[in-house]
Amino acid sequence: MEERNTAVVLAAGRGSRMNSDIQKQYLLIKGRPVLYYSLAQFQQCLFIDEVVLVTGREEIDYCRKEIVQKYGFTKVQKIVAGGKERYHSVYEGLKAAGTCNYVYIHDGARPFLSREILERAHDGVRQYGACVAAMPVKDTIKISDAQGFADYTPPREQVWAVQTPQVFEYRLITEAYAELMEREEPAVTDDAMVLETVTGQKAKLVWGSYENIKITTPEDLKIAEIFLGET
Ligand SMILES: Nc1ccn([C@@H]2O[C@H](COP(=O)(O)OP(=O)(O)OP(=O)(O)O)[C@@H](O)[C@H]2O)c(=O)n1
Ligand SMILES: C[C@](O)(CO)[C@H](O)COP(=O)(O)O
Repeated sequence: MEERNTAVVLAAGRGSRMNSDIQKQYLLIKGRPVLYYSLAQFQQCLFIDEVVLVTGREEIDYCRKEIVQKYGFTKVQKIVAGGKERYHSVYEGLKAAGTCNYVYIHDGARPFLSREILERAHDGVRQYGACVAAMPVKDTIKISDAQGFADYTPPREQVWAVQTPQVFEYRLITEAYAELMEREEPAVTDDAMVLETVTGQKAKLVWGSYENIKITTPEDLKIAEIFLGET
């Protein structure tokens, strides 16, 4: 049977840290919405068959007309409503995706996804069943105590900043999410953590890119303009 790869692109967040009237995934950089850039990468990627876009219920029509139809993203076959927290939105996306071999969960707020990252993630998931894009941290990281004092310093060579895409065998991650949803207010901040928490399985870290930033606060938009100015 032919391998099937589906992307779940998350765009249902409110963007509270951006302090903008317009949700950050719809803000324009170089004339196009933040969300456009990662959808364009998935559209161009030869091994991605389908994209599920997860957005706010009120933005579904806008996304269909002003993003999917306007830019010809024919691989976006489903647009579904997300939930309160990121993990709720992921679960909605996974259910809508339906059975496939591998699922690429990606933050729509990360416009600098590249072909190279997708290829490394594709190789990674085929080899290990679960992998996440990540980069070694450049700063020394401190873990604080409850009073805000530096408590200890993890060895830097073991500390990575995790990005998306986070890529998994579809059944593995969907079953882990289904179990997670049974729990009360799970404190998970990424998809690999869902797997770690529920099954104990580790995701392989594959090389992302230092440009693959998440647009989170206003200065990230300025950085994004600079990156796009270079291309
Ligand atoms: N309930 C949510 C929360 C987040 N996301 C998506 O998950 C990605 C990463 O989340 P984050 O950067 O935290 O986005 P927001 O939740 O929008 O931002 P903030 O935390 O500042 O409110 C974004 O693409 C966001 O749209 C989502 O689909 N559903
Ligand atoms: C998934 C993620 O982008 C990996 O860095 C990150 O954990 C999302 O966190 P957020 O608080 O939802 O932005």
